[in-house]
Order: sequence, then C-alpha cells, then structure tokens
Amino acid sequence: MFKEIPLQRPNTPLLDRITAPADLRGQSEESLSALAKELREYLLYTVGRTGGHFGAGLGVVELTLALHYVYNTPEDRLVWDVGHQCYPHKIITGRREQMHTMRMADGLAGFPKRAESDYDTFGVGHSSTSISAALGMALAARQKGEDRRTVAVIGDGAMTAGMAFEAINHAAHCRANMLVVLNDNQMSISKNEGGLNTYFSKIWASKVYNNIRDGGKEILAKLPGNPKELVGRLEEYMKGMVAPATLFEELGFNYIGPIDGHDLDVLVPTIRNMRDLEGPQLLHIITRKGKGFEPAEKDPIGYHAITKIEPKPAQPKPVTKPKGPKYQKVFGDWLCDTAAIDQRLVGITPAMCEGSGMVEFSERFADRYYDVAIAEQHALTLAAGMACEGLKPVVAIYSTFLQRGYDQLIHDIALQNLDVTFGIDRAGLVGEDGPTHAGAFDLSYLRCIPNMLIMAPSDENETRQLLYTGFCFNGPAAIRYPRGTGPGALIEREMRELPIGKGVLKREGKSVAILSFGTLLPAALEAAEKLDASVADMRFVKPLDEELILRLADSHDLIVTLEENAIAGGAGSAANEFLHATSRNNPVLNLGLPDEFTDHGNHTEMLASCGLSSEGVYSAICERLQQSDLKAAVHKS
Ligand SMILES: Cc1ncc(C[n+]2csc(CCOP(=O)(O)OP(=O)(O)O)c2C)c(N)n1
Ligand SMILES: CC(=O)[C@@H](O)[C@H](O)COP(=O)(O)O
Ligand SMILES: [Mg+2]
Repeated sequence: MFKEIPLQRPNTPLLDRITAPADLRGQSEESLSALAKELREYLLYTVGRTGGHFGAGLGVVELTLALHYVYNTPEDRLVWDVGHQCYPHKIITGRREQMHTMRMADGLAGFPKRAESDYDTFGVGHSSTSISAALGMALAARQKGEDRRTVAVIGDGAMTAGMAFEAINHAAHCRANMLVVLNDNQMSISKNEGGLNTYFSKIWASKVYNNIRDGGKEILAKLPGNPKELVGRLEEYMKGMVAPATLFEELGFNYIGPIDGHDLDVLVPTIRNMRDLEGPQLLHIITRKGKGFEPAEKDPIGYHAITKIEPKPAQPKPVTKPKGPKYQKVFGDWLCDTAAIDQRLVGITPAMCEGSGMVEFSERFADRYYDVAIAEQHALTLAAGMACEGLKPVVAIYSTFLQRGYDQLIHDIALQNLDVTFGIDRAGLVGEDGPTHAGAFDLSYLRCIPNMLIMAPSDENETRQLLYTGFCFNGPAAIRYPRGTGPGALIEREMRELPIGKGVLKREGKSVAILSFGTLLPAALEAAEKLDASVADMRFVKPLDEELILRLADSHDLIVTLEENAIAGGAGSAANEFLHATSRNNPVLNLGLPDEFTDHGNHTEMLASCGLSSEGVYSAICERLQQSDLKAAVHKS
C-alpha cells in the first residue's frame, strides 16, 4: 500500500520489458502480480507529474493486465467506458515513455483516442457508450466472418445511464459474442446513487452470503475493502437473502460474479474461461477506486482526479494575487442563497455534485437536492415533471453533458414552456479534458429552440445576477459559464433581476464596435483600448439587445462579435441574422471557436490558438480593417 506519490521514477524492470501486450502475453501468469505492483507504482509516479484522472486507473491495474493477457488485443477489441481509467492501458500499450505528456498540448489524450493507438479501439470521454460500441464491433465481426472477440469495461456509475441498458437489451437479442466487465467499486465521482447500486450490493452480499453459508469464508478475505465495511454491508442483507437470478441473466446475459477484481489468480482464469463462451457474457468484478494508494482509497471522491504534485520550491513562491472563486462556487453560493428565500427551488445534478459546486446545497437542503446518477436525459424530464407541479427546478449540468439531454430540453421543457433553470458549467473550452468535454456548442444548440432565455455572463457577479434573473424568469432559462475561476469581480450579495434582453455599453469608441457575449470581455476591452473601439457586454444571446445593436451599427463601421462558443450558429450568428433582417450592411467579423474539434491542452494556450486572446482579437480586427471594404470607411471617419 503506497502512502505517498513517488517523486522519482520507480525501478520497474518487469514493466520496462512491456512495450506492447504481446510482450505481456509472453510473461508467465505467475509474474503478473509483481508486474501489477510495478505498473501501479509507475502510474502513481506519472500521474503525480502530470495530474489527471487518478482513482479509477488505480482501480483497474489488475483488470487491465488480465484483459490484455487473455485477449489478443488489438485484434480482439477492448472498449473502455468513460476512459478516465485508461492510463494503465496506455502504459502497457506502447505509451509508457509518453506518460509525462499526459493531457498536454501535442501529448497523450486523457481518454482513449483512435488516432493515438490501435489499442484505443473507440474514442470515449462521455460515459455509457462502451457496450453499444463493443456490440457494434462484435456484430461487424460476425457479419464479416472475422473470429475476434470484443470486451466492454463499464463502471457501476456508467451503468446507471439509460444508454447502457439500451445496449444490454440489444446485445441479448443479438446473442452477440462479447464480454461486458462491470467494474463495481460502489463509486461514481461521488458515492454511486440509486437502486442499481443497491442491487449490485445485494448480488455481492448474496453471493458472498451463500459462499459463507457453504463455508467459503476465504472468499470474504479475498474481497477488497476493509472487513468492517464488508461485515456492515453483509449484515444489511443477511436476513433471508436468496441469491437473485441477476437482472442480467434475466435479460439474456450469462452472468458471472462477483469476483475480486484485484486478484489476478481469480481474474485471469475467469476471463479466460469466459472468452470463448458463446453469446453475451457479463463479468461482475468488485474493485476499490484508488486501490493501492491509501489516501485515494480513503477519499475516492477527492482523488477522482489530481493536479500535478509540484516539487517543493527551493525559494518561497512569489505571492500572487489570490484568484477569485471558481464559477462552480459562484453557482453553488447562488443556489443556496436562492433556496433559502424560495422554497420552490430544487437542485438537480446528473452525478456531478462536486464539479457543479453543489456539496453545500446537498447538505443544507438535502430534501431539495437530487443526484440522479449519470442520467442526463432523466434529469431534464424529472425537472419538467417537477415544474409542472409548481416547483422551480435548477438543473446543474456541464455544457458537454447537456448534449445528452437535447431532446428532453426541446420536447419536454421548451415546447411546454416549463419553468426550468439551467446552470450550464464548463461552457467553452475546458483545457486538459479536450474535445470530448468542451462546452463548445451550447449557444448554437440552444439558440434555435423557441421559448429559451439564454444568458452569457462576463464575470462572477454577472453570473450570480443572471442566474437570479433566469430563476425569476417564468420559463426555460440557461446561464452558461466556464470552468475554473473568473477575473475576480466583486460579487454583490444582493441578487437583482436584470432587465431581460438588455446589454451594457462598457466602452465608447468609434469605427469598430465589439459585441462581447460572455467571459471573453477582458480580451475585448484590451483590444478596444488599442483600437479606440466601442465594447458592449451583451449579457443576453436570446433575446438580443436589438436596440443596442442598431445604435452601434448605425454609428460604427465594423461590427465584431466575440464568444467562447462555436462561431457556427453561435451568438455572432444571431447578431448577423438581426443585422441582415434590419437591412444593416455593416461589415461583420465573428470571432469564436472554429469549425473543428480543438485538441486538449492548457486552456489559455488553446484560446490563443483559436485567436481568442486579446492579442488575437486585436490582430483579427486589424486584419479585417485592412480589407478594401473598410479601408475607405476608416479613412472617411
Ligand atoms: C455522459 C457523462 N456524464 C457524466 C460524466 C462525468 N463522469 C466521468 S467519470 C464519472 C463517474 C463514472 O463512474 P464509474 O463508471 O463507476 O467509474 P469509476 O470512476 O468508478 O471507475 C462521471 C459521472 C461523463 N464522463 N459522461
Ligand atoms: C471523466 C469525466 O468526465 C470527469 O471526471 C470530468 O473530467 C470532470 O471534469 P472537471 O474536472 O471539469 O470537473
Ligand atoms: Mg464506479
């Protein structure tokens, strides 16, 4: 059991021999346990240097070795769900010496990525896609007459999403030759919630119960986790438990388990036996998130992901200006303050309590807090049902995960004009998590929906005030804000309803008017200083401040729009459409995210690469001003 993250590269003679799974398969089965120890220590060392996802990878060290040992990867297809647990997989599939580039620009992606390796058979990041993808691969193999196997590794958290059961249902129907490994560690990011989680515990307890009853006491010793917790769980279910034919068997899977997911002596032979069975197989393994690193085993939530371990500086670090609160904290404080004055408020999260800043709300307003597990579609329609009954639901959801509930947003909420407020976090680029997690499209995909009120605050106080404005608005309202901290604006305790559809002129200049939608406002103001341009903090994407836009269009030449959203269909498009509809022929320059997926890296660097730094905004405007249609105009004014 490691208690500290090694700061020096550990000695890993066995691991050093593994440059591909074929090397692994050349090792004796007996050597796998020693290899697992080296792999775990090397994983600790590398994630300590780069930061990134942590607990999940530690929990699948043995499973990763067993799967690559038994299956002929990459010919046999291995699909990881979510993919945050893929670091051990990357280490033994030829990327051991690149781990120090994890999640850095031009470095390894933090999730399996097809373009990165043949062993990364499917790109993931959003949860609960693995069974569908693996089934697709299995049916393709069947159709092409290829003798390959497919495996999906899905966590107990990811198994709570409807899509997983859509795939289970279909796989049983097709009698596909595939293995689903359910990696059950009782954790999502938070503690896993819901009936399914309880059900898994029942299976675990009942099977263990039967083994104990039949004298299999050594099984209990083999199960991971501390005995006290185990006995507690067993007591919970001891009474009159009959081992249920599992749900998966009823659905047509051959279910095996639960077994200890850290015991290679059990894992390897079990997986080997299951590999050649016909039809859909499900292996239920019990693991511990953070396995082998004591702090992570004790605090799996806190160690879901870590920032890199900075070596102790030789000199004390210069005191830097303290950063403002994270936007998720601004949201969480607003949620609590509003819940305190309005009993109708209920808070809903699809398994992102900590990331959405809802821990305090969940403690103070426990009876009005709902973590629905990884179930974004359900979260939205749950909110719709509550709104029908006069509650005022607030759905806290990352922009990228809201994509999962798009039909529910349109069909169940906007069409019925229901009073649901969306706190959309992680809007814009998100840095190291890369394109699977970027909130690049919400302004585009929200803007075309009737009845929606859409707001893009420029700082922490604007976020608080626009959240309150959206909450007071009687209809579907979305407020989008980015990952991380803001510029450090003074946050007013008093919450005010801001005038709907009204922006604020922040700077009066001439010739160029910049319409800023959201948190890139500082870049707009910096560029405007050099250009003597006007700047408006537009606040609202829908409805637009049409009066302000007309006033600026009629007194300036070039209209620039700025947003950390796809240019296509974004706030700038809304301004273009309005200018066109009102026969304004001003030249327009739309600045935002380009029509491509922006790769992972440092957020500031990624913004700059999209031309959205203040320098980038300035030079784009200068370049536009050089074009013929404007040269004359600028000389004229
Ligand atoms: C659609 C979607 N919603 C939410 C998330 C955020 N998320 C990432 S990992 C995770 C928990 C996954 O739990 P589990 O599958 O049990 O994996 P574990 O971390 O326990 O290994 C969540 C909610 C996501 N990646 N995708
Ligand atoms: C794997 C996954 O989807 C989450 O762990 C996500 O990476 C969290 O993102 P934040 O770090 O922005 O909360
Ligand atoms: Mg889990």
